[in-house]
Parts: sequence; C-alpha cells; structure tokens
Amino acid sequence: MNAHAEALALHGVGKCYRGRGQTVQALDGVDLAVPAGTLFALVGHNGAGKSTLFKLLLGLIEPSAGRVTVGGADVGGRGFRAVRRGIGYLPENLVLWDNLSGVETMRFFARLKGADATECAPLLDRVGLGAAASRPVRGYSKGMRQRLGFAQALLGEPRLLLLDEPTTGLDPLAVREFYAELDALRARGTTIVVSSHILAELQERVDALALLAQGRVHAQGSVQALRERSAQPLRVQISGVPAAIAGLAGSLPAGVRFVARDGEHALLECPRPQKMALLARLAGAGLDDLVVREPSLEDVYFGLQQGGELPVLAPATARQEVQA
Ligand SMILES: Nc1ncnc2c1ncn2[C@@H]1O[C@H](COP(=O)(O)OP(=O)(O)OP(=O)(O)O)[C@@H](O)[C@H]1O
Repeated sequence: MNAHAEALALHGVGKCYRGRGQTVQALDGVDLAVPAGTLFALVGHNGAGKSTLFKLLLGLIEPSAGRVTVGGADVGGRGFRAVRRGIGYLPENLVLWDNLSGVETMRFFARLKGADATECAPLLDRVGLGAAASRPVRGYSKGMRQRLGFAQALLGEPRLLLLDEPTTGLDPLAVREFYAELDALRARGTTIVVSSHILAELQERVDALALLAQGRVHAQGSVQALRERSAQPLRVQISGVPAAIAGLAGSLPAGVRFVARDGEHALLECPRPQKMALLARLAGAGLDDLVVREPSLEDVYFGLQQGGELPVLAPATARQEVQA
C-alpha cells in the first residue's frame, strides 16, 4: 500500500441491497476519510451500515453510488489487488472449521492470503493462544475463537486492519490486551478501523470515530470534538469543609447547579462554556480538592440524539431494514 495521508476514503457512497422485491438502502451519501496510522471507530445501532462499509472497503460488494478508495487506489480498480493484500479483516461472524486446530486454521488462512506459514505460530502466541495452538477449534471458547479471528487478520503484516466488533466475547483482561496490541500496531504505522457497540471501551482509546445511523454518517471527529458538539454538561466533584461548600450556594456562575451534596462532598453540573468561570470561583472557595469529569462517550451519543443530531430509533425499528 502506498504511503498516503488518507488510508481510506469514501465520497458520497451509497449501497442498496435489492432482492425479492425489496430494496434496502444500507448506506446513503457517506463521506468519510481516515488518516493513515490512526485508530478509528465506527459506532452505530444494529443495521446502521457498519459491516456494509467494511465489505465495500474490501471490494466484497460494490457501491451503488460514490467512490471508495484505500491507500489512494479505487477499490475494485486496477491498483487494488496489491492494496488488498495489505488489508487484514476480522468479519463480524468468522466461519471456523471445528475439526482444524488453531495452527491448522492459521495455515489455511495464510495460504488463502499468500502469507508466510512461519507467521502462524508466533501470531497465535501474540494473541495468547500459544498453549491451545494444537487443540481442535471445536473446543475453543467464544473468546478464544475471537482471538483466533484476530490472529488471522494479522497475517501478512497488514497496513490496514478492519475489525468488525472485535471484542465480542472477550473478557476484560483480553479487551485490555487487545487494545494494547492495537496501540503497538498503530505505533508501527498500521491504520485500524474497529466497529463496536461498547462505547466505554472506545472513549479513551480511539483517535476519532464516526457515528452512523440509518446508513448515514451523522457526526465524526475525536471524542473531545464530539463532546464539545453534543453540549453535554461537565460534572465537577468537590470536597472541603461543609462551610466552604455551603458558601458556594448562591454565588455559582449561571447554569451551574448542585446535583448532590453531602457534608464534605458535592457534585456540580456545569455547562461547558461556564467551565473556566466555575473553576475561577472554586479556586478561591477554600476547598480541599476537585475533580472535573468529562461526559462519557455514551452521554455524548445520547446527548446528540436529544439534540436531534442523531436519529432516535425505537427498539423495534432499530433492527428493521430501512426501506428506500
Ligand atoms: N446481503 C444483504 N441483503 C439485504 N440486506 C442487507 C444485506 N446485508 C445487510 N443488509 C441490510 O443493510 C443494513 C445494514 O446492515 P449492516 O450489516 O451493514 O449493519 P451493521 O451496522 O453492521 O449492524 P450490526 O451492528 O447489527 O452488525 C441492514 O438493514 C441490513 O439488514
């Protein structure tokens, strides 16, 4: 893959699935650019179009509209074969053959990918499956299958990794190790795109993300940029002698309010534009300590929904196909 400022880009991309008299508009007018060497996340409800976007990037399906490029090459075009070899992919539902062992599975994928078979055993070690390498996959737990899926995605030292819900089934330690591995890969220049429904695991780890809903990108940027856009309030935890805390009442900047108060501790809610004014007020209040808490990515997601920037889907319709 060529060194390119944008590892991948979508311009006005639409994808329509047709069949049995039904049309599903899975993606609609998607513009997206992921800089090389970054960790980028796709977030969205069930059926938002995340897996469809991955399949378009791999050339497994063709867009109905617009242009998809990876490493500067048009997907499916003349230069794409070479680029494709540099993409590692973990699908949402990876099919594994139960009778094959872990290392046999890896050799199978290595042959498919044209990767060197000597990579297989070290990659299994890297994902913590070294001891289980010769056991049939039949006996693997869900998390072990997911690790095997990750290992096969790493074959051939990909420059771009596409990981569709990679942490499904992983325990908390495995999730931590998985993201540590992604950090190491990113440090070596690999571009990584993950989809996930687990917002808490993304918020401290990704460089940027796109929020998809009903086939459209409704917001994209760093977690901090989305925080600022969502206008969710900050929370400030304060502690000090009760008199110092009580003395704040009636002299807080406009819009700042007590959420909870209990003797030596209190929690304040503060609109972002008032943050510095509040800190100035608190600095002279004789407090012992304060902690400013940013809204979580989950708060941001629901805040954008409340602000009308992301559509709110009723639980039943969230899984329904979007009719064109
Ligand atoms: N092969 C297909 N034929 C018809 N419709 C499809 C096909 N693949 C996906 N769709 C539809 O396209 C829409 C987007 O699906 P997609 O799998 O891309 O969503 P997703 O965001 O990955 O969802 P999830 O979080 O549930 O995995 C959905 O309405 C889905 O039903």
